[in-house]
Amino acid sequence: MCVFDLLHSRPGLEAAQVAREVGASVRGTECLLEACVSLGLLRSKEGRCQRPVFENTDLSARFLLTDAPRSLRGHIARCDDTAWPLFSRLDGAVREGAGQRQKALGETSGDTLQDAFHNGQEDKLGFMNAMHSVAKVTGRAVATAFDLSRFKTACDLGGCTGAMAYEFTRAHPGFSVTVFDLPAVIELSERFHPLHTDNRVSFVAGDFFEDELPKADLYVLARILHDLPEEKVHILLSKISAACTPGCGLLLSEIFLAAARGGPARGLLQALSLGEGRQRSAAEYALLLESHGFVAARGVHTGDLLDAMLCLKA
Ligand SMILES: C[S@@+](CC[C@H](N)C(=O)[O-])C[C@H]1O[C@@H](n2cnc3c(N)ncnc32)[C@H](O)[C@@H]1O
Repeated sequence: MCVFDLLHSRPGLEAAQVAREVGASVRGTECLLEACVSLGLLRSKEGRCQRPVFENTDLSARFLLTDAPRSLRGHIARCDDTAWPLFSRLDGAVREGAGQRQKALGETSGDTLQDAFHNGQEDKLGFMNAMHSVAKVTGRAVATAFDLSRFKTACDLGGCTGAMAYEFTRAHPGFSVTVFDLPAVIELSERFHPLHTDNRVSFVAGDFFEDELPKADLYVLARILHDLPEEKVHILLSKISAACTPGCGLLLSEIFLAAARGGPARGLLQALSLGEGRQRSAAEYALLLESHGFVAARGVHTGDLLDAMLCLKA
């Protein structure tokens, strides 16, 4: 409804004015604005006629405006379309121990991406927008989690719109990144490139299960493994391991669960959607990587939405 955009351009509106501008009922708008105040997304104070007036807080200004550099609107819109219907079938997911995509969303493959890509351009862009917004928010924390000065070239496998790749080149001068993703994604990725593109970021279309991986000193795998069934995790890691010469790096970025699976909530809630993959702790990821010939795995909780782990090919 773009309430935050409206209050950004015209701070200090009353509920009735907001309702008029967004074409909604006064009663409903009042309830919405009050709920947003309770969540810390809006501030209210007494206006001229002793009626409350509303304005954005720093939190909503940073993450909820359409054009904010770190806007999470793409992610939120996707959650609205997919996570919300999935969680409305939580009892089914828990009873069956299986994902509910088909029942909740009418999807057939059980694969988030495949289904998004069968549903036409709007759904493809919705998926990419969601990936893009989170990568823009968290990319810098991932890119700066380690000293990467020993590497000159990176390949971001499943790098989608390139949002993370641009954060890597911004953070590391002299570093170039190839974004490798499926042809249908690479085809649309141009729409997401920053205004001033960086020729150190390039895009290659391919399938990381089928095609040869671009050569690089460092492979990046962000938000890929948690979504894959166990056998595909091993196929992909074997492939990356075979492409690496000794000393090459693999930088993994996921939510790392605490050792006793006591958090963080966003990782455990992601697990509760019971997709094909699974959520792991940093120790579990380190073991997985070691089983494919990677050593010296070091995990870092970045304090942002995604954590990071760097390891080297033995
Ligand atoms: C969950 S998204 C993560 C995007 C990005 N790494 C990030 O963290 O923002 C998964 C990405 O992997 C890509 N992908 C899935 N299967 C792939 C395959 N077989 N080959 C190449 N890319 C693939 C998808 O197109 C999508 O962009």
